[in-house]
Amino acid sequence: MMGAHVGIISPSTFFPRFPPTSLIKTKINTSPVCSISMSMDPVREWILSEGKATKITKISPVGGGCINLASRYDTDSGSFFVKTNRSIGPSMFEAEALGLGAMYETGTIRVPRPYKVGELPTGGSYIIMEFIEFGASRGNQSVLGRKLAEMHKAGKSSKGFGFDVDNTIGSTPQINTWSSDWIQFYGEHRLGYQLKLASRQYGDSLIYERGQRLVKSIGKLFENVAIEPCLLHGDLWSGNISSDKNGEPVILDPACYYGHSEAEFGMSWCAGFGASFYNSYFEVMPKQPGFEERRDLYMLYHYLNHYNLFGSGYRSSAMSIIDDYLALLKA
Ligand SMILES: Nc1ncnc2c1ncn2[C@@H]1O[C@H](COP(=O)(O)OP(=O)(O)OP(=O)(O)O)[C@@H](O)[C@H]1O
Repeated sequence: MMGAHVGIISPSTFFPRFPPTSLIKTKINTSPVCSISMSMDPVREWILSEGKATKITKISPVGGGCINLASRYDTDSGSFFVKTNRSIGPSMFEAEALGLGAMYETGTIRVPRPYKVGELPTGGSYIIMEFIEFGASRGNQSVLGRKLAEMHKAGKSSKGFGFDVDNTIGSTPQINTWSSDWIQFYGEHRLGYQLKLASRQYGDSLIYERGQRLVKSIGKLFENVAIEPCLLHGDLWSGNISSDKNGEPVILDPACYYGHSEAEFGMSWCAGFGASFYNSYFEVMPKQPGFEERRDLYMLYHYLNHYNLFGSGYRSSAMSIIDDYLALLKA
C-alpha cells in the first residue's frame, strides 16, 4: 500500500479536499484585505482556497491533546480540524498526514482525511484535516476489531517493514528504515532503539544488557510464522480510538508503519479491547501460531517507551517482561 501510494503523494499536498481540482493551481483571493491576512495565515488561506470555503464562520479550541494546539474551523463549506505547533517544523505533521493518508486509502476503518501540512510564518507548523463529529459512545468493539483487521489486510507494502518517513511514538522518535526482515526490524528499530535510549538517558545498563540479550533470542518466538508487512496504526490505545455520530469506529493520531499485525496490540494494556473485539479481528485476520507467546514482546516496546517518556514507574513492567522471556527462551 505504502509503496504504491505514498511515493506519489507530495507531503505538501496530501489529499486535496476535492480531488478533481487538486491539479488545478489554486486561485487565491487577492483583494487587498485578504492578501495581507492570508499571507500571514496559511491555514486560513488554504481553507479559503483549496478548502472551497468563502468564509470562516467560527474558530473554536478543541481540548484533549497534549502536544499540539487543536482548533475547529467552521466554514460555509463544512468544518476543518487544525492542529498547530509553534515550536517545531512540519516533519511531525507530515508523518502524521502520511500515516492518516495511508490508512484512509485502505477504505476500511474511518480516519480523518488529511488535507494540508505546512509551515507557519512565525515558526512552527500546522496540519489541516477533515473534522469528524464524534459520537457519545466508544463505538462497537466488534466492528472496531473487524475494521482494524480489514485495514491490516488491505494495507500491504512492497518495500517490506518500515515506512517512508520516521515518525514519533508519543514524543519519542520512531525509526522506520525499510527492512525485509521483521525480526531484525523489531529488534533494532523498536526494542533496540528504546533500550539505547534508556541506557543513554538513565544510565540503565542493566535493562540495556538484558534487553539486548533478549533481542538476540527473539527469533525463537517466530518459528513457523509467516510475517507479512501490514499497515499498522502503531499507537492504538483508548485515547486514539473514538466513534463518529453514526457509531462507526474512528482511529486518530497514528504512528503508522508496516509491521507484523500482532504488534498493533502492543498498547492493548491501555486500550480495553474485549473478547468481541478479538473474535471479530481474528475472523478476518486469523490468529497465528504462538500469538499468546508474543503478546508481551509487543507490549515491551511500549512499556520501554513509557519508561523513557515518563520515568521509572514503568521500568519494573519492562524489566519483568524481559526477565520472563530470558527464562522462557533460556537466553
Ligand atoms: N479529525 C478530528 N476531528 C475532530 N476532532 C478531532 C480530530 N482529531 C482529533 N480530534 C480531537 O482533538 C483532540 C486533540 O487531538 P490529538 O490527540 O490528535 O492532539 P495531539 O496534541 O496531536 O496529540 P496527543 O494526544 O498525542 O497530545 C483529540 O483528543 C480529539 O478529541
